[in-house]
Amino acid sequence: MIQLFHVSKAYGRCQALSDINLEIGKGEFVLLMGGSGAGKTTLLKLLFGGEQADEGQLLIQGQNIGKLSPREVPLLRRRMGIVLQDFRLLPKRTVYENVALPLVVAGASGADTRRKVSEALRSVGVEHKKEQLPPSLSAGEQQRVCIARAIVNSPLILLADEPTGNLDPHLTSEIIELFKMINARGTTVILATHDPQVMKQVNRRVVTMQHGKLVGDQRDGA
Ligand SMILES: Nc1ncnc2c1ncn2[C@@H]1O[C@H](COP(=O)(O)OP(=O)(O)OP(=O)(O)O)[C@@H](O)[C@H]1O
Repeated sequence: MIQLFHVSKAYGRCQALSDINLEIGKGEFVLLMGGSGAGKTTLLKLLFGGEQADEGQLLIQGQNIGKLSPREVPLLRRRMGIVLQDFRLLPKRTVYENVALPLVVAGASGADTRRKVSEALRSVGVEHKKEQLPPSLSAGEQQRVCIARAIVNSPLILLADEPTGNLDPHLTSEIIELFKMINARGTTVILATHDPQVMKQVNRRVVTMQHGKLVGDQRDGA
């Protein structure tokens, strides 16, 4: 599903990623662990086409995504859902409108959009909030809406960058259960975090990064 061969990326003099080799199979749940500056966000950005690698090859379903033209990037992103720490919901659009956005952009019909948005909101437990604006929701609810937005297009791959970074331990636990449920339905999940609570709860493959290098790859939890 995802293959990285000798991938490197620098920002000026900062070597954010050095010679990364990694293969992730369909349906896996992979935790990307590592301290601040380890390169986790950079790796996720390469996967969703937010940055380009300087060297090496990145394949998703056999397609080399290292050399996509700007027009091809949106097509790549339709196969992915992305969840970030800081939500990035549109504050003046309702929950429903926020979740519908990826479908509207992809040109889905009205009926299809309504059905998929309701299904996504229901599966993360916030369907009753659909007419509200994001700022009126709690942090945990906002992150649920982000997850609904990320899965509304039935992505093959769900990428998450510190999705529980703004949440207390109880909410963290609830959000991690949602990722596990989404993974159990067949979506490949790659979740970057430095939080040991998340690692303990997920208990799956852990890829560890340090100073831009891959320094550990442990299958099926610690
Ligand atoms: N746009 C940028 N310009 C310059 N340097 C950058 C840029 N983005 C990241 N870096 C540097 O690349 C290195 C890796 O950063 P990255 O954000 O990938 O790490 P991270 O593991 O996600 O860390 P954190 O958990 O703090 O977000 C860091 O040293 C960072 O300062």
